[in-house]
Amino acid sequence: MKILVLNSGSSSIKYKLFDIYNSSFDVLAEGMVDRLGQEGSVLKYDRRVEDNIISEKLEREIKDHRDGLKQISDLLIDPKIGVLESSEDLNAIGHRIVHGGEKFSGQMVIDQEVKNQIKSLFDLAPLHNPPNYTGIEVCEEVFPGIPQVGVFDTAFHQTIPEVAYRYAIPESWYTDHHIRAYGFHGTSHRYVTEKAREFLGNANSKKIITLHLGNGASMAAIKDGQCVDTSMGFSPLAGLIMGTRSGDLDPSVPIYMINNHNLSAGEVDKILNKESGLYGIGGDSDMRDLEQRMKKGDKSASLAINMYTYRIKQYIGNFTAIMNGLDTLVFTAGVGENSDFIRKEICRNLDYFGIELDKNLNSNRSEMVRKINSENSKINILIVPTNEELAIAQRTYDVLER
Ligand SMILES: Nc1ncnc2c1ncn2[C@@H]1O[C@H](COP(=O)(O)OP(=O)(O)O)[C@@H](O)[C@H]1O
Ligand SMILES: CC(=O)OP(=O)(O)O
Ligand SMILES: [Mg+2]
Repeated sequence: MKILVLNSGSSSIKYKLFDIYNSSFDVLAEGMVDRLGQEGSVLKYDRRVEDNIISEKLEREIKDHRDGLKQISDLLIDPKIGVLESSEDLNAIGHRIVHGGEKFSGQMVIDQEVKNQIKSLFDLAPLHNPPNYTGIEVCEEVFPGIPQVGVFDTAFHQTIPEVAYRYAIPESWYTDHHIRAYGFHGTSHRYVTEKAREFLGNANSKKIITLHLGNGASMAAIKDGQCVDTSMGFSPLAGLIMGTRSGDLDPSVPIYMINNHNLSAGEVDKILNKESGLYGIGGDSDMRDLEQRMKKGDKSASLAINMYTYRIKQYIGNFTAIMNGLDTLVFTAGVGENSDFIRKEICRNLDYFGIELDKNLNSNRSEMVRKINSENSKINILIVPTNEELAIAQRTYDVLER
């Protein structure tokens, strides 16, 4: 059985094509579009030919998510370098869907009702639901008749208790308008939790904090394998400071800017989602660029990074308190997996909590699940590479088998 997975993030499109045989998920092709919509956008395409991986980096102008998704789909069925014989040589497509509201979480076959719901939530996840929807439309054109499954980012957060997911606003806002915290990146938080618990054993991983630090970033508190709280809320704008998103903010700030500084609600929305966060403070949204500038003494890059790690420390304290303890910290996603510098800044001066990194282990590079805490550390500190695409393929397979 062949399943194509599409993961449209805010700054990238990632894709993987799996061949499933005897419950093993083999990758036939994978890649991503990086720096989407910017100059120098690149489409990466790795394909398996017998036992070899052939990598291509196709430098082309990729205007937007639609363009990127179309180019990926066309590449997969290309007569020369494609890995599919035709558009019928595919059993299903699994999509990462960020927001399903109160109506949909978990995973399900995408029908008109699911599509309508995704569309009705464009305003709540403006960087994600529109490209998720576009992905479905492009696949309907390129792979007509192939079943499509949506795997919602909110699923893993369904175990969060009411005391944590409700906001202190009039009850009717919740009952009539479904205003509550949903949480996102759930597929990733779940995947790295399972890997961490396999690695450490369940007895040593009863109280975990997962840190998904990518362009979008969120943390989750996980007790006995179940999510009990998370930093994102009603939308993926809440919580940590992100590439271009503000994260937590006094709720009067947008109202004040609208009432006093001649901005429309739409402009404020755009600024908080696309022009704030690391970019708003430091002028760059990409952590690699900011780190380079900070190391050269750049003040605004330093401030952006210091605010970013300060906010993460606040949430470590918050989640340790609500779980009444902590035994494991898990780093994942682009920044969490790759930046020893940011991990070091986050763990600095947390010895009160028993958090202590090992300098050498922290700077070793590897694709494996690994421990990076010192021998004296009371807390396990792990790097667990996330694999949202594999988790989505597994969920898609489950839906089809049912
Ligand atoms: N070696 C690295 N050092 C620091 N940051 C990195 C490194 N590699 C990737 N990143 C950062 O990871 C982020 C992208 O993470 P990713 O999880 O792919 O994001 P998303 O899925 O939200 O598009 C970018 O900010 C990028 O700068
Ligand atoms: C929900 C979210 O922020 O996703 P991403 O990190 O892919 O932008
Ligand atoms: Mg992502």
